[in-house]
Amino acid sequence: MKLFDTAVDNILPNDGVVRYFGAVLDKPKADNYLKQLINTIDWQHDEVVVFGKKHVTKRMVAWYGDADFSYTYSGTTRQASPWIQELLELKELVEKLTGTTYNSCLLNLYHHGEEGMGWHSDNEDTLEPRATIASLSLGAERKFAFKHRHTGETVSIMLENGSLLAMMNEVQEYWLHSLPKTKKVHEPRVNLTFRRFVV
Ligand SMILES: O=C(O)CCC(=O)C(=O)O
Ligand SMILES: [Fe+2]
Repeated sequence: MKLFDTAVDNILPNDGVVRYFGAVLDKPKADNYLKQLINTIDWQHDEVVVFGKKHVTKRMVAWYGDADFSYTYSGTTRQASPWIQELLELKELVEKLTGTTYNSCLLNLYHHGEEGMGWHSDNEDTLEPRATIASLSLGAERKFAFKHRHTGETVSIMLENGSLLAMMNEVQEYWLHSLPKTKKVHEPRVNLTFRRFVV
């Protein structure tokens, strides 16, 4: 398994591009956004279906976007909330760095290391195919992993506080990704994924 911890143009060997920018916010700024977002976002528990059974996650989520998108996954329909100032600032920064514009953002709050996200890809029909997904991380440093659908090859990266990662081109078709759980992390992490919805 390859493990990266510095800025790299593409951490994947083939079948898509994942660019790690490293920290794009300094620690005081990242810590401040983390605190603001934990307090002001309208966090909800997520629902996921595993082997046909509905589960409520401990991890919390929120959706923000340009218009009142409704978005269905795992049998639940959610409505996007209108942008707030902090999210608009972060969206502008991420748009500048990735050279793409985004019309929505999914936020995840992991209270500690024992909350994570299982293997999946972000390839719902409601997303523009092959559009860049930009992932900004605030708070606790966590490992993020990719696994190739056909070869099983894995690649991991540590996502530091204030860091940006962009998933581009055909990544979602060939690779799954996950945020593995760990007993070693006791601090919260907020992740923002800026996305392009089909409108
Ligand atoms: O928390 C993360 O870094 C990943 C989140 C993710 O994969 C998703 O929201 O689809
Ligand atoms: Fe994802």
